[in-house]
Amino acid sequence: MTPLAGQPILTAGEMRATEAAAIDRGATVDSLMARAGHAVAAVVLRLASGSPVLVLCGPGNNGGDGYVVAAALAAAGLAVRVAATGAPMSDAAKNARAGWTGPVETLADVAPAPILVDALFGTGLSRALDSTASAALGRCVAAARLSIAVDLPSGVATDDGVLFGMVPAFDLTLTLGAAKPSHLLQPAASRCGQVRILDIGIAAESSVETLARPGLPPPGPQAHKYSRGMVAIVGGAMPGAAALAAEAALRSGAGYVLLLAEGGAQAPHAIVRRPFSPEALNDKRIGALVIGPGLGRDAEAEARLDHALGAPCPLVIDGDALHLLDDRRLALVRDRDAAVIMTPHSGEFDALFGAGTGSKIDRARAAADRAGATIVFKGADTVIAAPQGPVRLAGAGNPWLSTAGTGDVLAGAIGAVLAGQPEAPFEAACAGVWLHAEAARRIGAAFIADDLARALTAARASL
Ligand SMILES: NC(=O)C1=CN([C@@H]2O[C@H](COP(=O)(O)OP(=O)(O)OC[C@H]3O[C@@H](n4cnc5c(N)ncnc54)[C@H](OP(=O)(O)O)[C@@H]3O)[C@@H](O)[C@H]2O)[C@@H](O)CC1
Ligand SMILES: Nc1ncnc2c1ncn2[C@@H]1O[C@H](COP(=O)(O)OP(=O)(O)O)[C@@H](O)[C@H]1O
Ligand SMILES: [K+]
Repeated sequence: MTPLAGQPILTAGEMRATEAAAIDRGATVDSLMARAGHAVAAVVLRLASGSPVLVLCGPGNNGGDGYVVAAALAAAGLAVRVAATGAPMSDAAKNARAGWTGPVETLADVAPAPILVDALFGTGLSRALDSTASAALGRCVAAARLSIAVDLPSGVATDDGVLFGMVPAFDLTLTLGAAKPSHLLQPAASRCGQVRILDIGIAAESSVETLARPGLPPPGPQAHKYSRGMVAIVGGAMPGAAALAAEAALRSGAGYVLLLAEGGAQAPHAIVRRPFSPEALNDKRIGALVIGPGLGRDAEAEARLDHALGAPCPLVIDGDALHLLDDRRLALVRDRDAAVIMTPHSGEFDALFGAGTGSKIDRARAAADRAGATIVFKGADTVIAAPQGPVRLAGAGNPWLSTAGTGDVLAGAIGAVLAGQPEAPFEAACAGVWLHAEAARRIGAAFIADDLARALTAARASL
């Protein structure tokens, strides 16, 4: 069983192609199904602690996996019952069905069991479950002590996080061969519970991966404040937001943070404060410039953004600055020599790039290509995309992050990492997102953005 971090993510189509490649190398659908079913059964056997199991089987190969699981658990001595939507349709599923010698109950009035295994539908689901299957699944999951989905919870689309209908929340999802987008994209991810990947002997590869713990080394013995990275934060109408970003940058490992803002909230004394001036942006020691948190949207904000776009250093564009990015400024972003990272939430993303089509992954990729910038598409799920490049998905984070100012903290954290490695903006964005999520995980519940900025010290120190 492999946890999600740092693993490839494959769509349903990519899984089919990977399965076909394995078959070209001598595997069969039956052998893959046997391996998948036995891997699932081994986990269920361990977790069931002898309790009776109910396996729900659908018409396709996900159902086929279910029959293999049921037969393997019965052979191991567990009390197992099977209920199915009907007869299996594929050859492999028919063969697997033949290996189950017990009765097959109908779904409509099936009695629940303490352990529920959902093998109704997986990557082949194309529409909502019918009302009988949906009701039976909901009832059995609600009554179970432990509910386990095989590959995906039945009722979620594989590629875009969409729910086709009502889908109950499972305790555990055992995904076969590789993670799928819906294990990380909302709302589907919220139905998966814990997700673990089971090896079924296929070689899964993708440029889309789950976010991994970054490799950010501590400062070397020769480090000084400028070598660790100098971050300048351009403030504006709401000084508190820029101060949050500044504190976050300092606590994420920046050696020097310069807050270019007038008056307002007090930040830690380690932050150097100066009123904004265009000349300040020409300081060659600045490793990254952050603009947007608390910038405002007035004429002065526009002028500061234009100065920032013209500055020679890497840039993080967030909040208000994203709202000010018209076509002319987007062209400036594209033409810059130094890197740009943009951190829109969904409202900012839609306003900038339009509603678009496809999954959050597709949309983030298209935006990165269009802007020629790394895009951090934030929300309850976060997608990080590089232009013509890789994509990383952050798993479900701490929902207490849904409070004002936490995005300002993220911009500062990303700025700190970017200042230390200006040649690797995509990796810097990923590391900033990881630090932010780790800080939130560490503080737990009912925090405010100021607490989150402070918690970045412990998150950074943990690396
Ligand atoms: N890839 C791999 O490497 C391996 C994959 N394996 C397993 O195979 C799974 C994928 O199997 P799959 O392609 O047969 O699809 P699956 O999800 O079982 O269901 C599709 C069936 O249901 C039907 N159908 C669709 N929607 C429906 C609805 N709402 N209500 C009713 N029917 C509906 C649809 O037919 P349709 O009606 O759309 O023509 C089709 O008959 C995968 O998740 C994994 O568990 C492993 O065994 C081995 C290695
Ligand atoms: N439900 C949630 N679960 C996990 N993370 C969340 C959730 N809601 C928001 N976040 C995270 O919190 C931050 C909010 O940023 P943003 O919307 O820009 O807030 P603000 O503009 O107030 O600073 C983002 O990093 C986002 O990914
Ligand atoms: K399933």
